[in-house]
Amino acid sequence: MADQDTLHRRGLMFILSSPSGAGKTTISRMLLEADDEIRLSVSVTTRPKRPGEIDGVHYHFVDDAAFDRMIEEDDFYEWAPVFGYRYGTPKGHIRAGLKEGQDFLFDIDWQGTQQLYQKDEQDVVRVFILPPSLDELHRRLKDRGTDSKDVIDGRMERARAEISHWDGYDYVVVNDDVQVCFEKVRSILHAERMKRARQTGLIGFVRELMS
Ligand SMILES: Nc1ncnc2c1ncn2[C@@H]1O[C@H](COP(=O)(O)OP(=O)(O)OP(=O)(O)O)[C@@H](O)[C@H]1O
Ligand SMILES: Nc1nc2c(ncn2[C@@H]2O[C@H](COP(=O)(O)O)[C@@H](O)[C@H]2O)c(=O)[nH]1
Repeated sequence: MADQDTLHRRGLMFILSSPSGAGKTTISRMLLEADDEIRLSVSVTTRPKRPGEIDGVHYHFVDDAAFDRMIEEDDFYEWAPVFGYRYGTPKGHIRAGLKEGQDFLFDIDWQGTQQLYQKDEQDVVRVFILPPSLDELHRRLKDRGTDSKDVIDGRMERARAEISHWDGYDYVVVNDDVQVCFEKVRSILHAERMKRARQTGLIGFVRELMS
């Protein structure tokens, strides 16, 4: 008889979005460390590398010409301009991976979220992270120490516009205490994995159970 813990299921596309600085990268890294079944979809970007970022791990850093080539060759699942640079999700092995039960984590903005949802509604889980306040958001961007004052001002100017997309998400979580926020996000992931439609091994299991 099949083991209930190992029933086959489809993978999911777990999206975390937020205004810049609210903490989605922090929560993503905690999730990747805690959970072996989810893999980061590494985006391609034309923005320069920040200190500590590694090419191929945090992003694939490319120039404008390489990004243009990828668009022409239809290599992106989605792409969008964000803060003056371009960011995109390479198609890679996502579709095949989902079929085999691999989950993917996306740290992308609302534009990319809409595109992925339009392409693959059934596999997408959309989570929006809110900061506890705009003052705290500003403090986090400053304390992160990775961006100039001009860049931080630009991101703060965009924050309200980003937040206005909160209602395009399935779940909204406030990131006040990082550990509490992480646990909430992790619970969402665990519950979504149990959705009947994702558990493709259920039909056979139940049939066997009742025979
Ligand atoms: N709950 C929290 N309390 C205090 N600081 C936090 C919390 N969550 C994240 N931070 C800090 O806030 C800063 C911004 O977090 P992070 O880089 O994860 O944001 P982000 O949403 O991914 O931003 P971006 O979109 O610019 O990449 C980091 O220095 C991080 O350590
Ligand atoms: N639509 C997409 N948005 C993306 C992608 N990768 C990252 N992002 C978003 O860009 C901003 C800025 O990120 P940063 O690392 O420069 O601070 C943030 O909102 C990310 O979520 C992508 O592939 N597609």
